[in-house]
Amino acid sequence: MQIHNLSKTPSILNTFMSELRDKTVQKDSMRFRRNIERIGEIIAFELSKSLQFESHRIETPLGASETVLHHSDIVLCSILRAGVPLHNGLLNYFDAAENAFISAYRQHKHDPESFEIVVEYLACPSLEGKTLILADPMLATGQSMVATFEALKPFGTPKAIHLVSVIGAQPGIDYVTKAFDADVQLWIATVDDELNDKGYIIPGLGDAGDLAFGNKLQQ
Ligand SMILES: O=P(O)(O)OC[C@H]1O[C@H](OP(=O)(O)OP(=O)(O)O)[C@H](O)[C@@H]1O
Ligand SMILES: O=c1cc[nH]c(=O)[nH]1
Ligand SMILES: [Mg+2]
Repeated sequence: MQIHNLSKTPSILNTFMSELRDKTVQKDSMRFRRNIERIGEIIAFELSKSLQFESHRIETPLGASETVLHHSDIVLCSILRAGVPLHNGLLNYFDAAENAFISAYRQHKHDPESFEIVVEYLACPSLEGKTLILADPMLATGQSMVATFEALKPFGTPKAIHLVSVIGAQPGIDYVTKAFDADVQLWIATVDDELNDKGYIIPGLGDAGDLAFGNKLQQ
């Protein structure tokens, strides 16, 4: 897997990231969602440089302009529920994309430290020969990303796969690297070193779904 860690080059992205992490600023859920969306927009721009482009001739009112435009074969798939603001940010730029949504949540059966990923809702167009962008803001253990990809397999074989995330933990990135082919690309805003015993990214930002949409009752 090819990893593009955008934090390696300091940019305005750091401002949005620090607001997501800051335990006071992140309480403003509208700002929290918008910052994830803004990071989605930045990643969309960076990722777009790796797409296939072809020549187009555009007629202006006064003449003709030659330019290159990317193929519109993108399927944007996000993992509910924290994936929604990231999806919106990517879709702001890839506005012609087809869209897929999948639910994945951690089900704690016996104790708070062990869980399995449950995939339930899935709405997806054909992926055959398309460019799949699979987005989830948090890549912690990596199990949601891998379980989601397994669930998408009956929908066809994409010609290219891009994973998009905001914060990853190194153990989760190692897990995902083993599960995906070498030509899959991961676009990630930053990477933290570790997970705690509940599978949360340290220092991370806390629970992205709850910060974006409010607390939920545990199932
Ligand atoms: O890499 P993993 O260990 O699988 O963890 C990451 C997952 O955890 C979060 O979702 P969560 O299950 O909290 O659901 P939510 O989006 O509904 O809050 C996050 O959005 C990822 O989907
Ligand atoms: O740190 C984490 C890990 C999983 N899900 C989150 O929202 N945060
Ligand atoms: Mg989830």
